[in-house]
Amino acid sequence: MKPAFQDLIPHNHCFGCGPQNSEGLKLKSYWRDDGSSECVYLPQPHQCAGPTGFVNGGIIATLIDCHCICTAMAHAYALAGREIGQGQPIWYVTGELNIQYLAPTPIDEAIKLVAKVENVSGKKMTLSCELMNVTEAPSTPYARATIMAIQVPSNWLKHADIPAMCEKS
Ligand SMILES: CCCCCCCC/C=C\CCCCCCCC(=O)SCCNC(=O)CCNC(=O)[C@H](O)C(C)(C)COP(=O)(O)OP(=O)(O)OC[C@H]1O[C@@H](n2cnc3c(N)ncnc32)[C@H](O)[C@@H]1OP(=O)(O)O
Repeated sequence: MKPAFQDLIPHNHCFGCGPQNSEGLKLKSYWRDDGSSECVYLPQPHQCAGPTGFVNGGIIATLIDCHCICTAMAHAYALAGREIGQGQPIWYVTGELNIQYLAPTPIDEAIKLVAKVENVSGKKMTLSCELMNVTEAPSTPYARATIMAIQVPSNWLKHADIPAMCEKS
């Protein structure tokens, strides 16, 4: 299996997807044969909503956000004809995140996110994403989202770091 996008994207302390964030969710995303991308995640009991059996909506938003933004970066590297992380870094941020929460997401089983790049126009990339049962059983997804990813310059990070408080030895 090829490495996850997140294991190739450099300098990533993101709470949702950064391998360098010891307190983070460390989600991992991969291409699928049909050109979409997927991420399987096992929610943790403390990530619950009010009732203990369901996943908190903010956690769901973070999973969708990170899976889609990493997919945007992976897609942009592919468009540039480069392996992820090779050469001048390609960075995207979230400009817009629109989520429909369609059904409570169970906390005690693995879940799957599937994202697709819908459109690329200049610096803007639109993606769609569904959050569903890991078996992809033909049922209503738990959530559906659209994201606008916006490319920022590769020197953006120079202004974006403080000492890495989230890195624990
Ligand atoms: C904050 C840290 C992020 C670091 C990422 C880089 C390092 C990567 C490292 C490791 C991988 C990590 C992976 C992270 C994954 C998680 C992602 C997140 O959580 S990101 C955090 C949340 N998002 C923000 O904090 C953005 C805050 N917003 C901004 O900084 C600006 O508003 C920005 C850059 C989004 C746009 O700035 P402008 O408006 O000056 O840029 P203009 O060049 O004018 O716009 C480009 C196009 O985008 C449209 N646009 C701008 N903002 C939009 C928006 N909010 N919605 C829709 N379109 C928008 C504009 O209309 C323009 O469109 P036209 O080219 O004219 O067609």
